Amino acid sequence: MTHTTPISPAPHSDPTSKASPQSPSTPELVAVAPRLWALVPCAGNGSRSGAAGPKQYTVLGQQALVLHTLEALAAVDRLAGIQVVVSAGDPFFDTAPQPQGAPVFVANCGGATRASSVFNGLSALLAQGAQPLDWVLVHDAARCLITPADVNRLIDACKDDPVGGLLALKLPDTLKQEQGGRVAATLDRSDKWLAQTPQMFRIGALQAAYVAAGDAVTDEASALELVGQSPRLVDGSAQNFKVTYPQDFALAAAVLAARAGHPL
Ligand SMILES: Nc1ccn([C@@H]2O[C@H](COP(=O)(O)OP(=O)(O)OP(=O)(O)O)[C@@H](O)[C@H]2O)c(=O)n1
Ligand SMILES: C[C@](O)(CO)[C@H](O)COP(=O)(O)O
Repeated sequence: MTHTTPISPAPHSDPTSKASPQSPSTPELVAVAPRLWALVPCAGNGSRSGAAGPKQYTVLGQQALVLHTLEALAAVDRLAGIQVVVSAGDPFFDTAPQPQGAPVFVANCGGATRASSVFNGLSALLAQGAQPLDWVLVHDAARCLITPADVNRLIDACKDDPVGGLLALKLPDTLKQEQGGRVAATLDRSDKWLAQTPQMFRIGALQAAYVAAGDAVTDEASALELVGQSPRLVDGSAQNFKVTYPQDFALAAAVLAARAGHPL
C-alpha cells in the first residue's frame, strides 16, 4: 500500500451546478464539490483484547482483521481515498495487499491516544491533497464488520447536514447504574445511544474541534460537542461492534464466515 504517493488533486466540479458562460480570457469559475475520505486509526495496542499483538492484525478467516475493515470501506465508491494511521515503525502495511476500490494510503503517525492518532491522520490527509471543506469518515480499524451499506447510509444522512454525524445504536437493554457491584438505580434509556463509527465531519471543523477539545475525548462527536455542535445520530447496526474483548474475535469471525456463505 502507498506510503507517500500524493493523491492527485482531482478536478471535482459539482455536476449539479451550472457555470455561467465565460469569455475565453476570463478564468473559468468552477463550483467545487467536497470530496469524501475515510480515516482509519489503526495504532492501538488492543490491551483489553488479550491478543498477543495489536488486535487489528489478528487473522480472522483468510486475512487480518483490519483488512476486512479496509475491504468494506474501499468498496464505497463515493470515497476518494482511505488514510490509515499506524504506529511509527509498524511494518504491517509494507506487504499488505491493496483492496479493490478506493486507494489506501498509510501514515506512520499514530499517537498515544486514539484522539492523537486521528488528529495526526487529519494532517496526513490534508498533505495528500484533501481540502478542509472535504468530509472525513473516521472509522475504527477494530470495527471490521462495517458494510458499504452502513457507510452509504451515514453519507446519505450527513452530506447536507451543517455539522455531520455518526452511526449509533439505540440502547437495546435495560440500563443500570452500579454502586459497589450492586444496582443503585435503573436509568431512563429512551434517549441513550451507543456511539459507533464511522463518524463523518468536515476535515477543517474536526481539526479545529480537536485542537479545542484536547486528547482525552474518545470519539470525534465528543470533540464537536465540546465546541457547541450537535452531531446527527444515524441508525447503525448491532453487527458493527468494536472488537474489544477476547470473546469478540470468535463472534466477528462467525459473522464474516456467515456473510461469505461458509458454515459456522
Ligand atoms: N493510540 C491509539 C489508540 C487506539 N487507536 C485505534 O482506535 C480504534 C479504537 O480504539 P480501541 O478499540 O480502544 O483500541 P485499542 O486502544 O487498541 O484497545 P485497548 O483500549 O483495549 O488498548 C482502534 O482501531 C485502534 O487501533 C489508535 O489508532 N491509536
Ligand atoms: C470511537 C468509538 O468507537 C465510539 O464508540 C470508541 O469510543 C473508541 O474506543 P475507546 O475504547 O473509547 O477508545
